[in-house]
Amino acid sequence: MNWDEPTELQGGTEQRDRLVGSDADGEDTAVEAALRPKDLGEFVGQERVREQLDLVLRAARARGATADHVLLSGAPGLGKTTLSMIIAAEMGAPIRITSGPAIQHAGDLAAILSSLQEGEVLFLDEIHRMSRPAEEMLYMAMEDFRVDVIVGKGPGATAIPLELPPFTLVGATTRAGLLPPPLRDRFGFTGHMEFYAPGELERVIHRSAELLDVHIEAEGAAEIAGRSRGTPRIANRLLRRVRDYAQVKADGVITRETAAQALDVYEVDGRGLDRLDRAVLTVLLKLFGGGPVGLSTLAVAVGEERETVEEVAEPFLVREGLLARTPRGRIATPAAWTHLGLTPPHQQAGGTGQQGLFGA
Ligand SMILES: Nc1ncnc2c1ncn2[C@@H]1O[C@H](COP(=O)(O)OP(=O)(O)OP(=O)(O)O)[C@@H](O)[C@H]1O
Repeated sequence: MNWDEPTELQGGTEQRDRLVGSDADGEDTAVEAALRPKDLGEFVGQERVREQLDLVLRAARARGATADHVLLSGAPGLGKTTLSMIIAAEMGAPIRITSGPAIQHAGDLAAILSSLQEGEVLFLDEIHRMSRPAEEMLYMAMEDFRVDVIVGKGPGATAIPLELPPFTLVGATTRAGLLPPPLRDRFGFTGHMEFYAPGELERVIHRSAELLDVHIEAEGAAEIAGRSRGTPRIANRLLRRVRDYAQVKADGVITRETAAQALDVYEVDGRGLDRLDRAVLTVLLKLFGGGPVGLSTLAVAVGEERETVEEVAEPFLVREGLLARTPRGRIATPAAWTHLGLTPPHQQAGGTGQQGLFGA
């Protein structure tokens, strides 16, 4: 990808054609179905959510009841869709998948709800992006398994109550804080998905490699895991690119060297930063001495839109402790200098730089 060309933001926060973007691209969607764990036992990591969910589902099964509504929050690609499918499988129930943006009118939701079977799991991705009328209809549906369908308009409009079969709503959101409290309160269980530790990602990679029939050494998996930004979707995507490289340039076996060489070719560095991330840091360090610098200035210097820098590059740089957002602008942390192999100005002869900011 050429970062000099204007880029279009998709899905509001991520570019889908970025190798380290955490939203699903077309190829991911095709391959992900084959790589999804089918039950809680196969689901790697997220110990707390898994354990709590296991109890909720076992108890519901023992009572012969439909499971309580479940809210899953966390960044894209951490396994929310996968978990919703596992919930349906563990309950022996069918699953219907839709998303907040797809439900713009209350009528859209009424149509879905009224066609659910008893016990069915309704997965509502990006639940925070549903329209307000649909959201209000959902309150009653979740609590009383009933909706009021409005027929007609104006003074002659009448509400016809419609009974619904008991169902389990699994809502997924990247922004739990954006959910109105009345909606949040109607979930019986909320699971917060964390980023994965490198060891957990290694297990995801080994499992996927086996399913894709790829030979990978432990150190190769560790190399990919370290560059996967704590996200299984990215780990699986990098694995596929490294597999291509190993097939063409080596004997098909993924070793630490092959993985590192391949990911260098794809410009994903040892810590998972890609070209855009590094461009932001390089400009911040080399042109502005580590900051503080305003977002707009930084974006112009990188040759990118403000939103691209703010929503695509910054969240990961902040999470990695390489960049900080301050009221005075963006500043690089000492770790950023080290990562790019540069010397902070206060360590250079006669430099001043960030001494006051980081006290080092
Ligand atoms: N815990 C896990 N163990 C193994 N594989 C996982 C795990 N979590 C996610 N994956 C894999 O990562 C990919 C993305 O997962 P999934 O689609 O469930 O993420 P998501 O959180 O729903 O993302 P989005 O919010 O973008 O829809 C899938 O291929 C899935 O197999």
